[in-house]
Amino acid sequence: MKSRIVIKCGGSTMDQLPPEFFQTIAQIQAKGAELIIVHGGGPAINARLKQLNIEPQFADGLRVTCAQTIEVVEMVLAGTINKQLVRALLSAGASALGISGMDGRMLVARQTAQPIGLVGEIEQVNPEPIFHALSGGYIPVIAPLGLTALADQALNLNADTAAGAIAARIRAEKLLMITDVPGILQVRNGEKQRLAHTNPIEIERMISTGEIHGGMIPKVRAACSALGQGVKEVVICQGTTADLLAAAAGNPVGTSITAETPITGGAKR
Ligand SMILES: Nc1ncnc2c1ncn2[C@@H]1O[C@H](COP(=O)(O)OP(=O)(O)O)[C@@H](O)[C@H]1O
Ligand SMILES: CC(=O)N[C@@H](CCC(=O)OP(=O)(O)O)C(=O)O
Repeated sequence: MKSRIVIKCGGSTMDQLPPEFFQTIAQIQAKGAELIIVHGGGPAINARLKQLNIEPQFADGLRVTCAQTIEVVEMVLAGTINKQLVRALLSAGASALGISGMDGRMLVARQTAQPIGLVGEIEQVNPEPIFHALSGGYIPVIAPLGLTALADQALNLNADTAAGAIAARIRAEKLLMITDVPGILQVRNGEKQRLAHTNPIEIERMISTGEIHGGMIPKVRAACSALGQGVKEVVICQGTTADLLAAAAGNPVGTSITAETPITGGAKR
């Protein structure tokens, strides 16, 4: 069976991903892996909102999304960022097809109970649009937007959560989260060091002590949820060629999160 990998590209990395990143993705696709990209775009949404004199607002890491904001979110995620990634992939020689979670009713969501407007919690992932793209030889490039089941209202979704839910639903063996740090960092002997391997129990402890905070929280929560639903490994790393190739080959890179605790200090594979 082909290896199936979901790659989440964080909004924090969007302007920094070099052509080699996309060329490496094209190489991995050419070797026969099934790749699915889910992208964020938080910083680009903030910049566009500021141009419109709207101050971005967040509650627990989620964007407070009013009717005017969802229009900007849709425009930036499904438009600007999605097409920027598709163009970069095509230029690198990969076959890519840009869609949003609304297309084909892929991501069905309900409005979150928190009073933060048009933000969704995923209720159901319909994988058919993804499978159609994969069987046509395309990398689906997915913007994190959902639709409500009854009213077809567009909802803003956190991209980490969307990537985790998709990885679980399509039984991806691996979820790769590309971000702007080399992995989960922990202060040891006064220095920030990358954790080579961790697990959901240790992650909960690090959230409670504040060692994991901000944008890393939705990432690790999505990782733990995906592991609980059958994804074997989640890797948090940067988008260098070396990182990407190592992760695709199953070699240690960034922070590897698996459900079980390693017996020794190294990553268990
Ligand atoms: N323990 C930690 N290790 C690494 N990064 C952390 C940690 N806790 C919080 N962070 C923050 O999480 C950020 C990554 O999340 P975020 O900015 O949302 O990225 P993305 O746009 O890639 O999803 C890092 O830049 C860092 O500031
Ligand atoms: C509900 C919610 O907060 N949605 C996010 C969607 C983009 C995202 O998650 O982008 P990153 O990868 O940069 O974090 C937002 O509006 O910013």
